[in-house]
Formats: sequence, C-alpha cells, structure tokens
Amino acid sequence: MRSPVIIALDFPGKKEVEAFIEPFEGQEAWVKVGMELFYGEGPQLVSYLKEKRFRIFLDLKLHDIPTTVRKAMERIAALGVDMVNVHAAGGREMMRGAIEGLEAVAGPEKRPLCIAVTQLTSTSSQMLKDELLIGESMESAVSHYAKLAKESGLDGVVCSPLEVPYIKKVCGQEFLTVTPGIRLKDDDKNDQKRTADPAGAKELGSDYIVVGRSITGSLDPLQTYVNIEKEWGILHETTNR
Ligand SMILES: O=c1ccn([C@@H]2O[C@H](COP(=O)(O)O)[C@@H](O)[C@H]2O)c(=O)[nH]1
Repeated sequence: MRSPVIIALDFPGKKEVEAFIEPFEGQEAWVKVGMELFYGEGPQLVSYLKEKRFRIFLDLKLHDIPTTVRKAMERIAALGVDMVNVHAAGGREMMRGAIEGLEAVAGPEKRPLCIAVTQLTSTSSQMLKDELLIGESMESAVSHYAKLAKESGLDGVVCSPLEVPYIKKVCGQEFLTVTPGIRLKDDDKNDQKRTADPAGAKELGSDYIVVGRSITGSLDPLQTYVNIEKEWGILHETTNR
C-alpha cells in the first residue's frame, strides 16, 4: 500500500531540504512544496525533487481570475508535478480554467491531480462567522465548496479530517480528501484550529494526510514518519530503485 503521508517541506531553501530529505531518498515518498520554498527556490527545486523520485504536491493555492489561473496552470503542468491546488472560493469558472490549463499541456490522462481548498484548517468556526461573514456551519460551508469543486471537474479537496465524513457523503467515496491539520498526541497545535491525530484522520476517512511540523520538527523525522504509517496500519515500504 502506498503511503498516505504527504510531508510538508516548509523550509526556507534547498540547503535545508537537502539535509531533511536525505533519509527519505529512494522511497518515492510524497512531499509538499508550499509557497515559502517555491517562492524562494523556484521551479528548479521541483526538478531536483523529481530527480530524487519524490511524488510532489505543489501547494500554491491559486486564486485569481479564470484566465490567469488557466495560464498559470499551463506553466505548472509543464513542471511535471503530481498534485496541485486552487481555492474553491475562486468559483466554478476559475476551477474549470485550472483543469483546462493542466489538460492543455499535460493531457487529460496525464495531468496532475487538482484539488481545491475548502476552508483553511487554520480557520475556526468563530472566524468563519465573525471574520469571513459566512453564516453556515463549518461542515455545511466545506461541503458546499467540495460539491462545487466536484461539479467543476476537480479530483478532490483540501479540508480538515473532521469534515471528511460530510464530504464523502456529498461527493462520494472516490472524491479525494487531502487533510492537513494533523497533530500527534502531545504536539502543539500552533496556528491550526481544526485538527486530528493520524489515527483519527484514518478513522474519519481521509485519503491523504499532510504533516509538516510534527515530522520536520521531530528529533528523528524518518522514525516519526514510519510511526505515523504504522498508525494507519501500513508497513513502511522502501523501494530503493
Ligand atoms: O487548509 C490548509 C491548507 C494547507 N495547509 C498546509 O499544510 C501544511 C501543514 O503544516 P503543519 O506544520 O503540519 O501545520 C502547511 O504547509 C500549510 O501551508 C494547511 O495547513 N491547511
């Protein structure tokens, strides 16, 4: 079974990435390249990780007018990453534009998975109401965005593990749920509001879990990664090809 763990490489530059990924090399593990790393290092960093055979989620959360997103996705598709994302709040036309851009360059069969952020896991129910002026419950708002993403042709969503059961009910079991906000039992939540531990996320039905600081900040990142896989009941696989 493939690992459901996506390691968030939230580092300032390549030097830190090189040191961190060394024990993970040869395992075709999933890694996530976010804004900090991509804006600092650019597309070369993606090429470097591809050479090392990592599977790459490029987490740039595009949110702009449909034409701009479509054209940006054409450039992103050329990088050969495995998963990309947009904000569902950009709406149907923007999400369709994202798929069009990816397919124009990579083709419908080979394009990366494209998922939409529903509500950031750093957003609490209180913030939803008081700051974003969304009068729905978190479950209802997230389910709505998930449905919109599905109707727009996307493959899944980014959400908290807590909302996975609602999303699967509305969008079906095959619709992917990629869930950050993962914390181990004694970890600090930091800025995350809607969290679960790895076993809890599995129980709730997450397809992938995104784990950053709980792995990158641990004393033995590879062992922490293996322990999380164990919590999912899967044996750590080393391909070393
Ligand atoms: O709703 C979202 C969307 C993306 N993220 C990203 O996931 C990681 C989480 O890092 P932790 O250190 O495990 O908190 C980070 O790169 C975020 O940009 C998210 O947390 N929530």
